[in-house]
Amino acid sequence: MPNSYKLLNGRAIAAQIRKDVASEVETLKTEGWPVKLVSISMGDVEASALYVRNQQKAAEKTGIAFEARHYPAEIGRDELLGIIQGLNTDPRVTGIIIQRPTPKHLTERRLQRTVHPLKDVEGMHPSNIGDIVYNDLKMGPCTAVAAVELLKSTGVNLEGLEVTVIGHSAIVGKPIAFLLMAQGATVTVCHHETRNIAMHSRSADAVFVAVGKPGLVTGAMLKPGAVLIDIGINQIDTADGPKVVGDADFESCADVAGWITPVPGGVGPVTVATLLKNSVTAARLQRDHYASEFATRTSA
Ligand SMILES: NC(=O)C1=CN([C@@H]2O[C@H](COP(=O)(O)OP(=O)(O)OC[C@H]3O[C@@H](n4cnc5c(N)ncnc54)[C@H](OP(=O)(O)O)[C@@H]3O)[C@@H](O)[C@H]2O)C=CC1
Ligand SMILES: Nc1nc(=O)c2c([nH]1)NC[C@@H]1CN(c3ccc(C(=O)N[C@@H](CCC(=O)O)C(=O)O)cc3)C=[N+]21
Repeated sequence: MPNSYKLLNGRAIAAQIRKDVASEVETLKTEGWPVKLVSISMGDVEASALYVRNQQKAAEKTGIAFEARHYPAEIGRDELLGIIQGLNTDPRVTGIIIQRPTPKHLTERRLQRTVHPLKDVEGMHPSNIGDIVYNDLKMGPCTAVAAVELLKSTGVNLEGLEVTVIGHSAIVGKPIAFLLMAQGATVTVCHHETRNIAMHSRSADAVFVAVGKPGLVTGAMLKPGAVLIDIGINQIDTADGPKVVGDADFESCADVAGWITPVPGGVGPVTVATLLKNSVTAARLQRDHYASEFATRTSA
């Protein structure tokens, strides 16, 4: 008998988040704080181009102004750092996102820590990413937050849940592990040195995969009824043209899993919506910061 898996609908969750964002954007505007997000990408990377297009569309739907800046891969480090610093001090810009991957001569971390923490809508400035250890989340890394939201949407109790995370990047895998630990899950993290990933994934109630390798997780690697959150977004060429697929072999996994995220339509749209939610938070934090600065100065 075929397994009756349940599909986790990322598009529906994203639409709900966008609805809340749109009303907050409107309120902030009436308070003199229009939300504006600036995206910076370098070189030609199809994966980030797709993300930027989707950010632009979603931002427009919620009333957030969006400016996509694109620079050649050869741009000098000091020039780019100067551009970011200019955006930090521009009061019209309330959020900045640096698209990955970055060219080799521009280390990602250097760029991330140049973005002002109050405009860091991806939560990757060291002071923001560091706060995740204390479970103090103002602006959490979008993909990690989105992936955990999808798990929560199943209604499963996270306390004591056995979870395996495959992939341990600073932007996705590691923050997922911290978010889950804070909710009481027991977390195992696998990476390219892990000897037997299947052993870990098969004993998990929920599996997160964020590696960038299509077909990495198969049904044989899952416990029956497990939740599978597929974060991978890989563009592959097929006989019918280019296609976006995740890191899981959907057919075999759907046979075994209890819940599964589709790609497209799973984590991706929720990531974009979370970025917009963080953009609202950033604008609110700047408004509050400005108000308290102003109060201090006028009372002095
Ligand atoms: N849905 C969304 O919104 C988003 C999707 N993505 C997608 O998620 C995937 C991962 O992205 P990202 O974290 O940025 O990628 P990175 O390349 O930064 O990290 C990949 C991770 O996978 C690990 N890894 C590599 N090979 C294996 C293997 N054979 N088995 C187990 N682990 C392995 C690496 O470990 P090690 O370092 O030890 O080699 C590393 O921790 C990509 O497909 C990306 O497009 C990314 C961001 C957002
Ligand atoms: N600093 C940074 N942060 C990122 O989070 C980041 C990045 N750089 N660079 C590129 C990758 C990739 N990524 C995507 C997120 C959502 C979709 C997305 O919206 N996907 C939709 C649509 C897919 C389609 O249109 O076919 C979906 O999965 O349904 C795609 C890709 C974020 N990344």
